[in-house]
Amino acid sequence: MASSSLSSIYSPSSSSSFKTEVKSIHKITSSQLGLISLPGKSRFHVRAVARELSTGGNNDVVLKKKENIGLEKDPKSLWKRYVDWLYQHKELGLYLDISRVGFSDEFLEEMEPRLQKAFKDMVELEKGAIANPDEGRMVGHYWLRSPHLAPNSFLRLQIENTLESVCQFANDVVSGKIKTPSGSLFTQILSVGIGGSALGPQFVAEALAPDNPPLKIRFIDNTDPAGIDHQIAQLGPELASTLVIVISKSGGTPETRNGLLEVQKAFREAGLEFAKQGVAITQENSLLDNTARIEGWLARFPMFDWVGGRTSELSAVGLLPAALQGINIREMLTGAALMDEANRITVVRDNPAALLALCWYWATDGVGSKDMVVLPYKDSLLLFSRYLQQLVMESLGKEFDLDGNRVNQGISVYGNKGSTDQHAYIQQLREGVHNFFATFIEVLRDRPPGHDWELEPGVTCGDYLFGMLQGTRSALYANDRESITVTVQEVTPRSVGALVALYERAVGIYASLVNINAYHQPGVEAGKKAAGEVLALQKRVLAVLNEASCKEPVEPLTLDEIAERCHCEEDIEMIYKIIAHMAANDRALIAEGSCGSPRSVKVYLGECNVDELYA
Ligand SMILES: O=P(O)(O)OC[C@H]1O[C@H](O)[C@H](O)[C@@H](O)[C@@H]1O
Repeated sequence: MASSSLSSIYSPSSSSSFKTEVKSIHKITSSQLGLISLPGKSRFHVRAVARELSTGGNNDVVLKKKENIGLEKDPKSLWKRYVDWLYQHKELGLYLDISRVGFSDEFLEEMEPRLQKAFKDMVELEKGAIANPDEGRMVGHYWLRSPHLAPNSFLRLQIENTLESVCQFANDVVSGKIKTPSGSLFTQILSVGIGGSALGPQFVAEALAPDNPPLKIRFIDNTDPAGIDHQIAQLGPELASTLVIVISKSGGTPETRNGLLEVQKAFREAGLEFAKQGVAITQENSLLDNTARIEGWLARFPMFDWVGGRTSELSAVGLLPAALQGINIREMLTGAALMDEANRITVVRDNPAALLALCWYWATDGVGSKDMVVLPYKDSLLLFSRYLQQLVMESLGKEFDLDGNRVNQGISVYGNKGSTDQHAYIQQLREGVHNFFATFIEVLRDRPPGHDWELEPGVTCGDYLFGMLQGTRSALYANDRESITVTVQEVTPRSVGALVALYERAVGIYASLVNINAYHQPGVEAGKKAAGEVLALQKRVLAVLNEASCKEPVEPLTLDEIAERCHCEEDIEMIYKIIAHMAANDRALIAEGSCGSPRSVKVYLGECNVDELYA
């Protein structure tokens, strides 16, 4: 089967040596493979053939696509394609237009059984199968908006009770039943969390918070001291009326822990009692949960084992901050539940998530060969692409498939908003390297009713935005750049909930199509582990410097001497970087030389700690 599709592209004589050539390359890595060109073969062909060899022919559909390249340009046929494929969800007021993606009927036919398999996988997942085999976990974010689907009544009650307590707590804070220690209303939220414990709440705050929310929200989502100082400085005296929500599923993420420690220090310095203003959202019995319980924080809400960080927006993680900003969270849940229902339909053209996944597969050749550029034409949806970046890339960016083959899957996501980006990088999208497909997010309602006016005869400000979107879509297509358009009537809690659910499911379906586990993130651990090793090395460097700096007279050390005394000569570059970082922060003195010429550097500490020598 594999060779028949190949032979239609390559002559039989050249095909076998080409295959061998590609196969030997593929042994290096797939990502390197994408960068290598073979004489007379495009990069796509190299990748596709290699993929076919490594997937036993599963990529035939992709190869066939390339046989009849070229997008439909005839206006009448294009209009027919538009009408034939336009998906509409009436109740949600949501449309999906995939007419500007050039998939063929043959492709659809070949994908059908794979999509049916993906639907079955989703059914199993919703029933509570271990959908994350590596971590032995169920994946249940769909139950959050339809608790009756939870596989047992214990989980159902957990979801319902948590939702109830989130609503209750938010009402009590907003109404003033729960007050600050000084008896005033809470006016600010400081959310401390990172990754899935920040991106959803940030997206939703930007999209839906009213102009004058009952509580305004700020975020600490990094371990950047200057960033943290900035947030705290911006709060100023309002720190006294700030509700600090610390969000971490694991309860042990270093950046979040550091943010918490920094905020607690600010509270101490302001003479405030943190526990009375602190709220934790985390898994039961995590480090954060235990800290919050022992210190008697104002409230704790659970994160469930079976909800991943990047799909946690509709758990307490996203719902509590949203409710405190006056956003109707039940409407968000309704939007997501309606979208989930639509995505359970097993007729592909009636299932919006399947249509998206199908288009992603087509556009990226099922191997991530093109990037997803997300362009919402609405300022309030600015953070959607950032939110999707984690959802898509952390879910799909995997080295191995479920059978253990090295596949290096993924789809890169980026984008900010239109028409702003038109004045930044659309030039390259239209005319430059063809390595992307676009997703336009269109919002039909420009302004609340009664506020519009014509800034020139017959034309409003919103008409310009509309024109920019349509113009860009057409201009890209005219140059063979494919695009998807998702249209919503308005940015409301319901449509935002629906968008979240749409993309969550599209990612799940796509993961099934390419046979990967979308629900773990083993690659993230490598960076975390390496960061831990750097900090451990820094402690050794400090101990060595301390000993030399306690001598009389002080003994400045070269980098080689430090490395030797740390017994890690192979880490000298990292030691140099540690010294340069400490010197820039006034924690080490350079006696001779400068950081610009590492070999000349001699270092000692400004203060020696004799106690530490004997510790
Ligand atoms: O919520 P937390 O446990 O603090 O995790 C925050 C983030 O950390 C990690 O690095 C994971 O890759 C993300 O998926 C997660 O959202």
